[in-house]
Amino acid sequence: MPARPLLVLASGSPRRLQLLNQAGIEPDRLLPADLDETPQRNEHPRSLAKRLSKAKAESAIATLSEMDLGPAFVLSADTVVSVGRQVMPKAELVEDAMANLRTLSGRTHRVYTGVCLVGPKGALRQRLVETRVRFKRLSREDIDGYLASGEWRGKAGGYAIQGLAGSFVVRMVGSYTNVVGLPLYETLSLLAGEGYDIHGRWKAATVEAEDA
Ligand SMILES: Cc1cn([C@H]2C[C@H](O)[C@@H](COP(=O)(O)OP(=O)(O)OP(=O)(O)O)O2)c(=O)[nH]c1=O
Repeated sequence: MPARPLLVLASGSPRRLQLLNQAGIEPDRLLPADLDETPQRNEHPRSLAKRLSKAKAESAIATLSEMDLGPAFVLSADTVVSVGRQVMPKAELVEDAMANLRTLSGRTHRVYTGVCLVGPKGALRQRLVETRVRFKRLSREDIDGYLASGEWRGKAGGYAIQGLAGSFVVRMVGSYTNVVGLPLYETLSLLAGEGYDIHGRWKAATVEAEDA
């Protein structure tokens, strides 16, 4: 019997790996891409998320072609937070995080995740998922405390809904897993559409759990 194609997650994000694991899927390899994520002039946040998710998959495929591992599913994603057309930068410095939190305070913003899957035969499929999130008005103490926590580091928009900032959310419309970085419903439907045996993986996981 030919070996089943590998599943490669083209990501260095621990959140994306956790989300996939939550859905019962264990990638065989992680191949993070190192890309320039700067938006192009007048690029809509939605287009940016789509473009970068595709670029991450393509970068992983270029690396894979040098590794001779046989056919593979390659999955990637990119998350962008925006207020209107304005992209909130990924927070690397405390100043970025503070500016982001001040902008998001008391307002509704959008979180877009582009998901890209390249199947073992080379077919490329994409999804773009949007979630609307409204934050409460943040007090000075909220912002200072949150900055001190460090949870903003490396996160799109300078916050992580799965942590302390979950308490800032007044209202959310759309997928929660999309905000964390990988919309599970859309990701699993992409995988299933390309013939990835999701339920076979679940059954294998159940047997392992029973044996434990
Ligand atoms: C808004 C939000 C983002 N994030 C994270 C998810 C992503 O890791 C990050 C968005 O940046 P991305 O550029 O999408 O991803 P990344 O560089 O961290 O990982 P990779 O490109 O290797 O896949 O922000 C949260 O964890 N929680 C949130 O609530």
